[in-house]
Amino acid sequence: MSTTAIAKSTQIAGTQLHEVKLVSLKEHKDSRGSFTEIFQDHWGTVLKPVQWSVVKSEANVFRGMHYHQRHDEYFCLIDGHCVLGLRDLRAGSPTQHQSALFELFGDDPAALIFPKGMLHGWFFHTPALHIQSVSEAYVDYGGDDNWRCAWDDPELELPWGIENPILTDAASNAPSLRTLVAALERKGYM
Ligand SMILES: Cc1cn([C@H]2C[C@H](O)[C@@H](COP(=O)(O)OP(=O)(O)O[C@H]3O[C@H](C)C(=O)[C@H](O)[C@H]3O)O2)c(=O)[nH]c1=O
Repeated sequence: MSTTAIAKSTQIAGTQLHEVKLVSLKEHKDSRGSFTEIFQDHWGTVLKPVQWSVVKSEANVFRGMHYHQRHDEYFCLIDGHCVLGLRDLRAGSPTQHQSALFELFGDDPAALIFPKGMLHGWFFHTPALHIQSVSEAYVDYGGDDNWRCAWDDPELELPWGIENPILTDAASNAPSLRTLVAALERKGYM
């Protein structure tokens, strides 16, 4: 009997970044459907959630690259197929200036939890639904702690394997990684 192997949500490039955790989730299926726990405080991750959001994306959409000095984040793909890139900018981190790329599938649910000071962005190969959480509310960080850089800057060292994604104007006009780092250094963040 042929069985279609489920694609695995996993890290596909880069290094194991300090304090970043990919938690594989257990989907409990029965004749009615399934039940999946998506977050537990006892996992011991950096996240103390303050806000949860549901995000729908069309195929070929790229969201990011974003950077926050003050809050940690959570990402869990519920439906679809995406790649998620991180780059550690944190002063003093053992993995500063290192990157990691993850490939996530809704059929193999997993939660990616990463600390403040981590550049992040995600690309959706298919129409997708994901859950996102942050440790500071958007109303508090959106105005002064929502930094950006260009998603395709080669100095990010993220082998996205994509071309011409759908971007917002802000994402299309985001500065280079070097320009962002210089701005963060001027703020004393790095
Ligand atoms: C983030 C956020 C957005 N919005 C509104 C603001 C816009 O009208 C719309 C889309 O927001 P935005 O273009 O910022 O969404 P993303 O490009 O996915 O970016 C967001 O998610 C990435 C990962 C980030 O790290 C950003 O900080 C965060 O802005 O939703 C809200 O009402 N509440 C929110 O918490």
